[in-house]
Amino acid sequence: MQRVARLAAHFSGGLQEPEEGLHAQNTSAPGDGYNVAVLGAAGGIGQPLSLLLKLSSRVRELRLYDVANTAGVAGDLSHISTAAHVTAHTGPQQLGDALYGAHLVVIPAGVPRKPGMTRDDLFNINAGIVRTLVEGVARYCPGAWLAVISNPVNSTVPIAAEVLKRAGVFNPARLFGVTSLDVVRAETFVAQALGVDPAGVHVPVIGGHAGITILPVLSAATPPLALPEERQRALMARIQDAGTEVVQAKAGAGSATLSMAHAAARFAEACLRAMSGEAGVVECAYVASSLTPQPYFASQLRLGPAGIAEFLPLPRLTPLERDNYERMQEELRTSIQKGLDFAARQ
Ligand SMILES: NC(=O)c1ccc[n+]([C@@H]2O[C@H](COP(=O)([O-])OP(=O)(O)OC[C@H]3O[C@@H](n4cnc5c(N)ncnc54)[C@H](O)[C@@H]3O)[C@@H](O)[C@H]2O)c1
Ligand SMILES: O=C(O)C[C@H](O)C(=O)O
Repeated sequence: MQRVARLAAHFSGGLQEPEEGLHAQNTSAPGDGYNVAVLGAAGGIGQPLSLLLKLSSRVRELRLYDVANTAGVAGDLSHISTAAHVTAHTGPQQLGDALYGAHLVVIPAGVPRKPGMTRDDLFNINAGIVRTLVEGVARYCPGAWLAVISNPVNSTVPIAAEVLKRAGVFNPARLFGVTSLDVVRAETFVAQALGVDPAGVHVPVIGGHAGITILPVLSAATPPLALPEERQRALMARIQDAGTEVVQAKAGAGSATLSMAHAAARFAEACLRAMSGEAGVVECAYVASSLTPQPYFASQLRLGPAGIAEFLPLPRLTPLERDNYERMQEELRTSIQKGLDFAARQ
């Protein structure tokens, strides 16, 4: 609580530039692990994600934040015999404690889809949740890497960027929309088509994280995949609709949680590996980008100690992929603009 007391005046001071000391507090790279905060930690994704992070040797402190039920999740996880120290933070008064000194913040807070809904149908609730939480990030850990899971990712990431810009702490190299689940699904389904172990399969997925904005570049898969065009179309559609497949199977009980927790933990681990100086860390994520006409775009990124170190060039697209790329543009543009308009109204 001391940390919050120290920061209370700052927190109540509105959208001010963070104090110099706060700005500097989370830029060091410790040798004994990193502080990771999960916002929405008691939810369907938050719980298994927190479990996987508790198992990571790279995590020093695991801060679990939610609006309810955080103590139980933290108490449960804290009995696991790994080094990561777990703390619970419940409600806005304790957000500062969860975030202060965090190196990586992962946000799965927000409502999930029910059958018949699009991800964009979640905008009205989740946009405000993400905005408020990112305001906390701007205040308490402005140098942290930030990974946004909450849907609609195509809009929530631009919202997060605008909040950080307004606070004067936006670092485009450290803001990510998590699209790893699309990559995980593509690897799984391509491995099934090839009849091989998914562990050796790599598929870049570019664009965004909704419907046709999810573009798995099957022509760049390794090992190479030679399928007739009709089967390629079907595989692309399966990957693009995989979230809906889970929503329908759960029949009102939510959307993907376990596979998402795995995908987010994989992405978080990649961030921590890059932070610690490991070379050759490449992941796909939805980020501020100048690779295409859209200001936000998911593509392959090489991560380094300071965040995005390099945008890998977009893979060469086949006519089928190029057609999907052209068709996604309007939806992506609209979703991004919706996020920007929301942020501008605040
Ligand atoms: N990016 C992706 O690939 C991907 C994949 C799956 C789900 N999602 C999205 O992740 C989000 C969460 O899904 P879920 O299944 O975990 O939902 P859930 O309802 O099970 O959990 C959400 C959690 O967020 C918490 N929460 C709500 N408002 C909050 C706030 N203001 N501050 C902190 N916590 C808050 C809730 O208390 C709950 O514990 C949804 O928006 C879903 O669409 C994204
Ligand atoms: O489909 C959803 O609503 C959740 C998530 O975006 C997913 O791809 O599983």
